[in-house]
Amino acid sequence: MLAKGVQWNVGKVFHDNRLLYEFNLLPENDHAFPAFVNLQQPLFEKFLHEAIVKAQSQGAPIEIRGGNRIDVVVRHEDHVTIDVMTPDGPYVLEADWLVACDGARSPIRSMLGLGFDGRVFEDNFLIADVKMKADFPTERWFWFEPHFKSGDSALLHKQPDDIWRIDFQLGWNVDRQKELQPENIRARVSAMLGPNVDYELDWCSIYKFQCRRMDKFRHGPVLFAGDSAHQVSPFGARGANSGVQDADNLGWKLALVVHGLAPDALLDTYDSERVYGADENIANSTRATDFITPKSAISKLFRDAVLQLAETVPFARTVVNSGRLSMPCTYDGSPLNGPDVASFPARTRPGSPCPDALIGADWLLHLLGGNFTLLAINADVPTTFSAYGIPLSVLSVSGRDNKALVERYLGHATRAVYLIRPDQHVAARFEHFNAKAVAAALGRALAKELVDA
Ligand SMILES: O=C(O)CCc1cccc(O)c1
Repeated sequence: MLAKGVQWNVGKVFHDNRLLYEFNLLPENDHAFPAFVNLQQPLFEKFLHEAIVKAQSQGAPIEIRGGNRIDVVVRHEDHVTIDVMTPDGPYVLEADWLVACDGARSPIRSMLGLGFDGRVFEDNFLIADVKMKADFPTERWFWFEPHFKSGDSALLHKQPDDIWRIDFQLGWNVDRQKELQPENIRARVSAMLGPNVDYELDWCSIYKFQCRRMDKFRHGPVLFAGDSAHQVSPFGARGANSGVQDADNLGWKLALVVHGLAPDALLDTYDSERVYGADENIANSTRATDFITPKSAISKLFRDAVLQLAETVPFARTVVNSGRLSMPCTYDGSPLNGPDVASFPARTRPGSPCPDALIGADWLLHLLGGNFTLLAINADVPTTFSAYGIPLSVLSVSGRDNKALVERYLGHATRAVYLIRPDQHVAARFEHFNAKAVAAALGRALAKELVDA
């Protein structure tokens, strides 16, 4: 995926024909992964499919059934029944769990009569994917009120296979049919790219968007993930990213519950943690959209004043909002979070996604893997440890001469012990290893306390 995707770090923000400022998404070293990988959804799905086929060949009990449509869902207390229609006729399936990843118009959500509430944005955006061998740098360029007059705002960024994605803000009440005429699209694109750039139109569409979410993502044995549970604007790339973050959160929890290693209550924390993540995404997405598409004369006055100031006054640049790029959220306040050491770096407090660091010739996130892990930095820990029937992976590393690791995980401390969840979020951290305290934190991260409370 990394090889196929287009990586970019630098973003430029323009007003009219003036560069207001540029930013770098990855100002710090010691990360295995780039800040941003641009990949079209069909390519992402292709890689997912390949991963599933590989897992199948290794014995994973996964079956992909194409051409199957769910027509009826009946939710029972501890299972679901679904009526499935196929080209060969219907059949009924009974399942302990159903994860609904059926998109923003989720038929499963509708069949269960569940709401999906939030704000509707009336601006229309035109996507024009163009194929060109252009000399533009691989950067994200965003224009407010562009001088080439192809829209109220415009966004340009590169995707794989020499495809460039352009989003033009068209405004309210547009004539969709007229706007989608190739000659009208070409007029906008050519005005933007200039007269000497050769390109082909690859794919075009007009979209409006909403920022909304379901009230709850868990409804008994039915769990909603991705766009079926929440929807945001494209700005900030929070849509697909948050769907992957949902899967990351749900996968390990569901596995532990299915295997009888954690109580059902652990799945309630899928709901609380991912609703928290969705609210952060919706807040960011709504703020960006309000800045890009001011809804009143006073908002526009404010927006334009900020843009004007941003050219010369650095503080105003922090207010300019063309989309804050997606980051995994910190689950502050999660009931799964265990003890903390206040003097350790805030960035790795319980609930945080682990930042990467180079460990010898390898990377920390790679070494952490997908199990509960005890990460010991300059600290004594046993080589094996298990509790509640779960063997922890133990990773003992030295902080000596490792500036990034020390900065991110120790701060001014000389040693630390972290309990890391399978989704690589911090569950708890300690000044030194104590078997009872670690076992208690693991119990908490498994939602055992929620049952006993
Ligand atoms: O750079 C961004 O803010 C995201 C750009 C994006 C992502 C997905 C679709 C789309 O039209 C634009």
